[in-house]
Amino acid sequence: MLDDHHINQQTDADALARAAEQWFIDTVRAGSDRIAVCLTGGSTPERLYRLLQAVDLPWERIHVFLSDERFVPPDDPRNNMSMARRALLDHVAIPTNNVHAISTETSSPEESARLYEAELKAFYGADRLDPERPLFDLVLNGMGDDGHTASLFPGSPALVEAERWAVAADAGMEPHVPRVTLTFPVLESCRASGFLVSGASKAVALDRVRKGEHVPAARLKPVGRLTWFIDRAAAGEQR
Ligand SMILES: O=C1O[C@H](COP(=O)(O)O)[C@@H](O)[C@H](O)[C@H]1O
Repeated sequence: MLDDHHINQQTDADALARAAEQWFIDTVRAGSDRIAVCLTGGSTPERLYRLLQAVDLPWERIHVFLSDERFVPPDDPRNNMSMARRALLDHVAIPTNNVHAISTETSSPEESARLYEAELKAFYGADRLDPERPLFDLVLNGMGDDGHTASLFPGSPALVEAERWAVAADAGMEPHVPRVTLTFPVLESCRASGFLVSGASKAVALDRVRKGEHVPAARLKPVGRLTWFIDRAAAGEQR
């Protein structure tokens, strides 16, 4: 069940991106010496990323990770990090070493997941997540039309993964390419978590989340504050 106090409803996709921009700025500016941000892929966050190009943020202290990746070459337009670079990271003064891509130039998605898990653990400085010390300052989440988040699709064994931090996953919908995804315990280890959900195609899944039905996005229970940025179309108020 999604409580109303977790919802930030805006008129349309532009207003949603602006509301999320302010949340992103406030959360990052409240961070400490090292700020860990987990971005997401897909089409919805692109507007937010473009807005953030012009914002004065302490990029030298910000480390960027990704919730999931499509196992395609780094310059493929379907690659999530490639979108984040084009829309945001190529336009700001972030040190190269602060961008933590999920490599797709390995022998398999399983190998990429293992490498990314090791990178996350090295960054965190421990093999076990401590709820008192979240891994990320901020996690951005998307939701697909089928209710998936990151690459955690309905029916996937990855939904109940409790030990691994990153796993290989099959795609439940377009684009049908193998994926690498962070798991729920890792996505939940954050001070602030925000879903960006825009457009009428998301209305059925969002309604299911609001009713507390079993869709992957509804399972996310961050240790920090959760906000759902939605627009009227996603809320089913516009056709
Ligand atoms: O495939 C993916 O889809 C979801 C949702 O994306 P959207 O295009 O509907 O906004 C996204 O969160 C995920 O990162 C991506 O790999």
